[in-house]
Amino acid sequence: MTTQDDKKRAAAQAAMQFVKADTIVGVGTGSTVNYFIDALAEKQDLIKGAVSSSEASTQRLKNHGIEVFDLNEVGSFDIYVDGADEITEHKHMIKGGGAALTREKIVAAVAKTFICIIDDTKQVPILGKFPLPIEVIPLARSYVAREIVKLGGDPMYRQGVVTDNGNVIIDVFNLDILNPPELETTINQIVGVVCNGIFAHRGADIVITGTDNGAQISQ
Ligand SMILES: O=C[C@H](O)[C@H](O)[C@H](O)COP(=O)(O)O
Repeated sequence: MTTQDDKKRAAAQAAMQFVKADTIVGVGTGSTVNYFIDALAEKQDLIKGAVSSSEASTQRLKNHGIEVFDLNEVGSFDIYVDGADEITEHKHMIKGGGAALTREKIVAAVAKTFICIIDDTKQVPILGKFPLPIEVIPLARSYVAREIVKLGGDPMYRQGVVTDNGNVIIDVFNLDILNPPELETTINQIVGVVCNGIFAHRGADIVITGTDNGAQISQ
């Protein structure tokens, strides 16, 4: 039987075909990306190094001996490989289940190509079943939550979580996200919001899905 972990691993290993020699690779965060980091480690002599979207991924890359560059030290680079919590056929995503959304969105913005690696449970017709993570300045937590209620969502403070940037996470339940780019913009305009987990203005370019029949690539 193919497990969810087998599917994540298959998607991550398939992403290696897009890694070019002598380049810097953008690396996301999460359990699927961890398989990608492990695959990258086996070919680390091929690449210059990585830019990372979280302290957790940085640590895993360094443990493998892969050099991690500061994003400010590098120009643009070819690929950013990351997972998702949900993705539609339009390649719009919800991300941030692991609280890394802000740095992920920044690193993704710099990359030429966003390669999303998922198992097939992440495919959805409409975003919103997975609660939408929003990174918020701590002082603004209650205010942002009240503004989210006005938009029709049910906000819940993610207790005990502090992001790599020193902020907090609000998860928003019960949203049917019919127009992801519009809601992404609307939420970003609430004062105190650092970033929200809708990745629609910069969606994925290539999606690699682990399935019962191996990895399938859509571009
Ligand atoms: O903040 C976390 C990231 O957005 C992850 O890429 C996302 O949560 C998917 O993680 P996983 O591969 O563990 O399901």
